[in-house]
Amino acid sequence: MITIAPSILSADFANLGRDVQRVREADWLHVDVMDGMFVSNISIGVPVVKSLRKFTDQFLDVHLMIEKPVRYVDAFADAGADLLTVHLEADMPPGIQAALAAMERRGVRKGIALRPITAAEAVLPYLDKVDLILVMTVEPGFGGQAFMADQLPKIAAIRRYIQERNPACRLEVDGGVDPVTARQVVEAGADVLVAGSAIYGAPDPAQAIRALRGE
Ligand SMILES: O=C(CO)[C@@H](O)[C@H](O)COP(=O)(O)O
Repeated sequence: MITIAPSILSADFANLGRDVQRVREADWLHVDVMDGMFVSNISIGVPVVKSLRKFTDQFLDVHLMIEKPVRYVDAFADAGADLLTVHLEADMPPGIQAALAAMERRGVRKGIALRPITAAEAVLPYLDKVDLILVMTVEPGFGGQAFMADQLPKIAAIRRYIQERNPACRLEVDGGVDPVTARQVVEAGADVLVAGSAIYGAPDPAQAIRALRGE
């Protein structure tokens, strides 16, 4: 079962409600939070997640591209996030463990993300504790970048680890996902696909979601 998570980073923020409605047939909504430090872009934060929670029943998949994310777990849990994903590069291991423990306490699903430079093995200390692993197939920070095919072996390696150690864990891929690259990442083992430009740049976002599912 492939889950599609439209990235609202590619939506029109002046018409966010309308753009969320346009992707209502997607299972999840992917929310990119950027602090201008962990990545060079600044996007949206807690108040937007809170407004989205009132507006939609879609699963809110919140990708934290922020330094020391443990500081914000409670705020995003209060805002209504269903899943919080933190980058392994965003803090030292005790800080990442603390963020995961805070999510556990708050009953929020737990994700870890890897920049393209980070090796597959980096997930191993966390694999039994998380609900999702996110492999970035672009440098985090901006939508509309080209898919990095050199990440495919990493996706396949992480899929093998998941099968061996935590088969319920989801494997999400984000960056440059379109109907062609979607097939490649699903073949490598991904089961959650994030897409911004391929959905919001399409004349019919609902049709674009179906195309990503391979329908
Ligand atoms: O997290 C990010 C970028 O940092 C992504 O979620 C992008 O927003 C995906 O956009 P496309 O590559 O699909 O245009």
